[in-house]
Amino acid sequence: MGLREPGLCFVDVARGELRGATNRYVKTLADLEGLYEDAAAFEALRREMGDTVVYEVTDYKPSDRAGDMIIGVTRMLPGKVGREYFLTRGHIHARADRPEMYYGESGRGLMLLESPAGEIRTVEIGPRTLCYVPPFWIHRSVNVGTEDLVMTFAYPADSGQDYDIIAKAGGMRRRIVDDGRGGWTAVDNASYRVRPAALVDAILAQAS
Ligand SMILES: O=P(O)(O)OC[C@H]1O[C@H](O)[C@H](O)[C@@H](O)[C@@H]1O
Ligand SMILES: [Fe+2]
Repeated sequence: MGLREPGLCFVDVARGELRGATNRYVKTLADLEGLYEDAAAFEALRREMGDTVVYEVTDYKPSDRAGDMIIGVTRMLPGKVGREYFLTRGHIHARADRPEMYYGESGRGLMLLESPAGEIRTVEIGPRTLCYVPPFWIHRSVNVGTEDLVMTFAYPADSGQDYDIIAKAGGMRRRIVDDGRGGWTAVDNASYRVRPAALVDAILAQAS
């Protein structure tokens, strides 16, 4: 492979986007059907703002080759479906041994992480917080604030995203909800099904 040219992008924190990005990906509220616990609250909100872009990713992707890197910005609207804070769909990397980093630019959020065996971690992200998502952890961002959550991220270019792992388990093991005092708390997801041990082992055995 020949040498690449250096890249230069600008993180527009106020607009929550990467200027100079090569890709843009948006999700409307309607795209997130089935992710929230309160289906009736989701339906009501969908009638009101189903077409609203609730999160947007702009990124700079020089290639998708091993050893290369994708850098970008995520912007998430604040809000709740019932008591549950707005979230991203969430995924594990298709090459599960790939890590990621998130850097808080503005707003108040958290990274919700789940190991294949169902252990949960939450990492609060505010301005200047750098969050390391280790290999093999399912991850989803949650906006627990009242303003847009803007984060810069970077991850290996050949990581890929696997969304099925969450769908097949009935969601992530915990949900991030309003604690009634303006903060958040994590509660059990009643629909969650623990992964079979053989599947957990197969995921953790991945290395490439
Ligand atoms: O892919 P989702 O779970 O919808 O999350 C949206 C985005 O979140 C982060 O910013 C990741 O770095 C992106 O690669 C991802 O696409
Ligand atoms: Fe990721």
